[in-house]
Amino acid sequence: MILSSNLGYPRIGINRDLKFALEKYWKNGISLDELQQTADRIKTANWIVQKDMGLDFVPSNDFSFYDQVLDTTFMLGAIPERFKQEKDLEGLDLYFAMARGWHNDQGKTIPAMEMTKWFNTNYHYLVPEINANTKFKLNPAKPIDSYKLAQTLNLNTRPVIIGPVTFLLLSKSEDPSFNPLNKLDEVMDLYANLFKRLREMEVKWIQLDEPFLSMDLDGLGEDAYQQLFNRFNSHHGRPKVMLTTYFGDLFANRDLIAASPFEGLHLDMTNCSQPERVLASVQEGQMVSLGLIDGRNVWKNDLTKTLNTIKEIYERFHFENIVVSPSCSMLHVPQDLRMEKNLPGEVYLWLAFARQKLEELSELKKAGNRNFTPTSFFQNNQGDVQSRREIAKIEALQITAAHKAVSTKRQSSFAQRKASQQAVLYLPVLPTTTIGSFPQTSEVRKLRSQLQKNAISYEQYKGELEREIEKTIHFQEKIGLDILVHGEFERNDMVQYFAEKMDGFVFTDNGWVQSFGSRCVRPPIIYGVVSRPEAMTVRWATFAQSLTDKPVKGMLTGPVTILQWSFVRDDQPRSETCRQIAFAIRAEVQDLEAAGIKVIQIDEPALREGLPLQKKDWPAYLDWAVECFQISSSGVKDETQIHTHMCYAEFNDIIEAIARMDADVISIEASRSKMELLQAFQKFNYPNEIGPGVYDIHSPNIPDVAEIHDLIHNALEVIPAEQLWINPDCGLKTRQWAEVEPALKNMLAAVKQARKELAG
Ligand SMILES: Nc1nc2c(c(=O)[nH]1)N[C@@H](CNc1ccc(C(=O)N[C@@H](CCC(=O)N[C@@H](CCC(=O)N[C@@H](CCC(=O)O)C(=O)O)C(=O)O)C(=O)O)cc1)CN2
Ligand code: MET
Ligand SMILES: [Zn+2]
Repeated sequence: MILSSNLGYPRIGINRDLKFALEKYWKNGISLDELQQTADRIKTANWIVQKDMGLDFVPSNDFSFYDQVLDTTFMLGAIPERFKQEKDLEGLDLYFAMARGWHNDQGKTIPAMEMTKWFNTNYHYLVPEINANTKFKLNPAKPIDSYKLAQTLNLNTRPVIIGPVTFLLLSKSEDPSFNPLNKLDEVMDLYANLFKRLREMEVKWIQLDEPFLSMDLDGLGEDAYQQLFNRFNSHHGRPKVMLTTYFGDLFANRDLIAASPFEGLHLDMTNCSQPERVLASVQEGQMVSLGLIDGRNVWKNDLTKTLNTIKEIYERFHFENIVVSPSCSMLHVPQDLRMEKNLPGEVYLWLAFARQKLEELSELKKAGNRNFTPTSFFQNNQGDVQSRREIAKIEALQITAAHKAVSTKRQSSFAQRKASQQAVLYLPVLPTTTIGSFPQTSEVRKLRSQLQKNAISYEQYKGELEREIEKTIHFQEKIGLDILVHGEFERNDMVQYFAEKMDGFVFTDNGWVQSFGSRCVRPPIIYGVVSRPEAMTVRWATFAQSLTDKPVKGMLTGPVTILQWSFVRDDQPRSETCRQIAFAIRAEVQDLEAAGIKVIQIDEPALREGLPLQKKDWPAYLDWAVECFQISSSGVKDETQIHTHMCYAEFNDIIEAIARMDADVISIEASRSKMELLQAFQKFNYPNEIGPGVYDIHSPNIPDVAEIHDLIHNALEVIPAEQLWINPDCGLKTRQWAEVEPALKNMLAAVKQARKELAG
């Protein structure tokens, strides 16, 4: 039999209902009840769609108010100590405090948990904090309540649970010598209890997410999985378990997986180099789930080809059942293509969002159970897939001349450039700057939405934004920043803005994908050859520069980040698409320089997240990623100072590649980890300049002078003063002016103090 399953559905609501409800709740605009009702409506709507598509396994517990890893932390009762001290914080408010930080009117603050990237996606999770003294306590309400809610729709769902090994491997300890895996036994006791509770409710299957099985594992990791398998060896007292892996290739861990006692195995067929050999590790009687529909991209599946693959596997391995599935949770794709009214007709035909992917699964199942005879749905599908191929072929003929041979190196060494730049910029010790964006207020967004609806003219829009820029420039001058920015008010998003100005991209009206908490992005779709018809940022930058004698930094998004945060064509190597973007950015950098901009920042926050999941694939990626940054940044004079910016990065293992990028200044996120990650730069003797963030912009908390001053001191312990810049962690777009103004003033007060101390 061919069955079908889903691993997780977008949970933000068809019109981003959850986002709006959350943000209102945080502002005390709606009650907890109303928030809960919105959540239940979203869950219910999702279940109804999935039920109607005839899925055999519909997920529950895939909804989250903020993040599924935080949910797991909460379920296990692993609340960090600092949140327990505030006795009144409980329930969902405690949960949100952990996610966003907390403060009261008396000025007491509790910093949020650290946030970082979920594997190689643009989704962020909150890093569990597990220490030797962490006490666990099972709080199974969420999976249980969600299962019960689905039952009211006559649906017996498959709860999604992050597995214990993955949970601990995602965790961090404040004591670097303590490995959270030491808590595995204790945590597995709670899981055993949870499984028992679910079994008592007659839950048949659970989906146990263990994506680390498709990553590189060291001895400890392998050992942990062995322990997991031993512990749950018997199927008594628990539901059946679909051991679920995704994002990476299972090949390296195939022997480990062959020892799994679980009743099912899900593998990501879109990341599987040798499916036959991996499938050979599936045991007699195990239910195999094939992740054939790409849960990370938006292209229509080639159903004819996929049906053939299923047939071959079925005949070759004699599996009793095969479950057809998306490769991973569909959290990472937009919900419903039918909401899109403005996509070019031919491109529309090439796309499938979450709902359309369910339809593909349903058709594959139908065809599979009709002795692998295609349904009528297959005909259109084949036409669409074919038309995409034809157009790509025609294009391929046109682009041979697209890449010019250029030098990817700056003209002189960093030391020489530094001298030339100082002669133009006259920077003090510990120069200060910001990362680019200032608050994207609802007024600014409203202007853009009015422009789109033709309710205001472009001239009006431009005039209003210029007023914002003036206000921002004057504010920065007044508080004494050294390198100013224009504030990025004209940008809906740092990737989408550029994509909209380049050829080769299309955009959605409603293709929202959750990035973290209530924040969403609409990743552009790269379908053709990328090029830049005209300058994209020069007018805003020169306008800002005309208002001040201080240098204004030109702000660009780098090629790797534009690639990484878009849906990318899957019919040519990513490196090729990235190179096309790099040439477009290079031209923009040169135009900015020609227009008199002396400092240019090329943001590459996604360079780290783009790293392949398995180390063997790193060197090849880093080679082309660094080369693309160099293509973008090397076409300028020595005097032009190039900055780059990265957030949420673990730099230890890529510091050599970061150095090869040869940016004059790099700013990084560092405050939540208290400058810990600067050690990588110190160890490597990183030669260029560094601005570690001294203020956590993801939290509404306002850092005080002493706190920032301490962080500057931590930084000075590892980085020489001549190399150190002072800036926030990241852009300020998600903050309000009422938060930004005092925070930046405090930052400058702390710098003033530090400069005095340095002067002795
Ligand atoms: N692509 C991307 N990935 C990223 C980041 C990033 O900046 N971009 N940063 C990190 C994650 N951080 C993020 C930080 C902020 C937001 C964010 O603020 N997103 C906004 C949407 C931004 C946007 O597209 N804005 C549009 C549309 C805004 C909108 O909702 N407009 C209203 C109307 C406006 C109104 O009346 O208020 C509508 O269309 O209904 C605009 O400004 O034009 C949100 O969720 O609210 C997202 C990610 C890592 N990954
Ligand atoms: C996610 S990195 C953001 C960089 C961008 N220049 C900003 O300030 O918003
Ligand atoms: Zn950033």
